[in-house]
Amino acid sequence: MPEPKTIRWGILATGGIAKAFGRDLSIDPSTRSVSDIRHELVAAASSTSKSKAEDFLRHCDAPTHAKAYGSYADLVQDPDVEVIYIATPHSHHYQNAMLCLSAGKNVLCEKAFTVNAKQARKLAEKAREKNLLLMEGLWTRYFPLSLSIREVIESGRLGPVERVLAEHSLPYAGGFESDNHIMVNPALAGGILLDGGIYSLTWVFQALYSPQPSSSRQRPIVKSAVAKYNRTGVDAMTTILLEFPRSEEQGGVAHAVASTSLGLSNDAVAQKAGAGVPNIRIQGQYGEIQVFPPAYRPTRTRLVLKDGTIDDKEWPQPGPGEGSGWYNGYGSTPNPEGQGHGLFWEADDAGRALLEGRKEGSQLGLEESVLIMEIMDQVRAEAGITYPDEVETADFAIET
Ligand SMILES: NC(=O)C1=CN([C@@H]2O[C@H](COP(=O)(O)OP(=O)(O)OC[C@H]3O[C@@H](n4cnc5c(N)ncnc54)[C@H](OP(=O)(O)O)[C@@H]3O)[C@@H](O)[C@H]2O)C=CC1
Ligand SMILES: O=C1OC[C@@H](O)[C@H](O)[C@H]1O
Repeated sequence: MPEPKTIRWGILATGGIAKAFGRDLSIDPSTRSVSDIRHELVAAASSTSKSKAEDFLRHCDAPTHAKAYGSYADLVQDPDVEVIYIATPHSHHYQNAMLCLSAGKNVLCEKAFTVNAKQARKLAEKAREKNLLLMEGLWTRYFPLSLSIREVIESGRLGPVERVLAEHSLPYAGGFESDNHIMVNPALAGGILLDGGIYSLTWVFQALYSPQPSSSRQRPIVKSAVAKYNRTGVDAMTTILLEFPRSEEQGGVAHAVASTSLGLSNDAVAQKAGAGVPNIRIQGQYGEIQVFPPAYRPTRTRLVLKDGTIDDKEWPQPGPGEGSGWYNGYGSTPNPEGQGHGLFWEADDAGRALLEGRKEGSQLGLEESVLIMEIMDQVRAEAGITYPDEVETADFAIET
């Protein structure tokens, strides 16, 4: 058995999801039957202070030789860092990813990949020019649960998929004390579409787009309805209708509804109700797959077929995890005791890409990330939602 390749990570930013990712890196890969790679957190940077980066490294159980930086620009110059995970707000992904790529670093960037498609295309060009890995960190795509669902779809057990209903919302019915909150601040590219709608679109795309051979994949027709958050004008509830032309062999079209809201989440109710209510339904003539909430980190699926099959599956994330709240943001569900967060699956895919010389994510390539950004651009344009120029720009601040 060859020695596992050690992937040397740098983490850019020290907020909620960065902490969850950093801790996941420290989980022994053998707990998820991974033996070809292992992860090491060798550096972290905070734009606030070096001491914040030091606290972060301690929180993540990083090795004592891991370096703490008080600026992102210093992190990207560290020769020991092989790949950087970007965990800043959406508004900053483009500039941060450009900084990393320009300095010759491979990049795994949190969702939503960028603020608009133009930025995503420019990042893809830069990564190609520099021959570097560039991957959107859409973690759910890399879960064994998602891989298994795509296998069921490709096996034809449902028949050609005709409809997908995908819902992901957050429980902010009470509103926000401050207009600067990351979820509603236009300067941080707030709004539910880029934060939560991306998951609804992910489920639609991984059911109707990615399973198609690349030669048959076609852009969907898109219509949308948006309700705004009055105080800042970002989107508070968004519903997207998509019509996908199916392959020539399958014929016809497939429909999808991708919905998302800042305040209408029924995830907790569905979870308490035991069998509960699925928030993702992938339907064909022979039956459907149901995925239970939360859509970003589901652990339960049900396959229901017209021949009488009912197949319930649990997909706990391998651990050990601390069970004490999986990150500090948004009042989300804690990961249960003994489970990891599940961000290690995308980290493994990035690591494997470095091992194989692959330059994109295996489950979400750049063409698809750009297309999804284009759809979100269209939805925002139809609703008249724009972010400040410095957030929408595709000029790289440091180059200019
Ligand atoms: N995959 C998932 O499940 C999740 C993904 N996310 C995504 O991760 C990203 C970050 O979200 P999250 O960790 O919750 O956010 P947080 O607010 O918790 O952390 C963001 C971090 O970014 C850095 N930062 C740099 N500039 C700014 C700025 N102007 N305002 C605020 N923060 C800044 C800060 O770190 P520092 O001071 O160290 O520089 C801050 O701690 C978003 O893109 C979000 O969509 C979020 C939650 C879950
Ligand atoms: O990516 C995310 O997943 C969980 C949500 O609660 C959070 O808002 C979002 O950023």
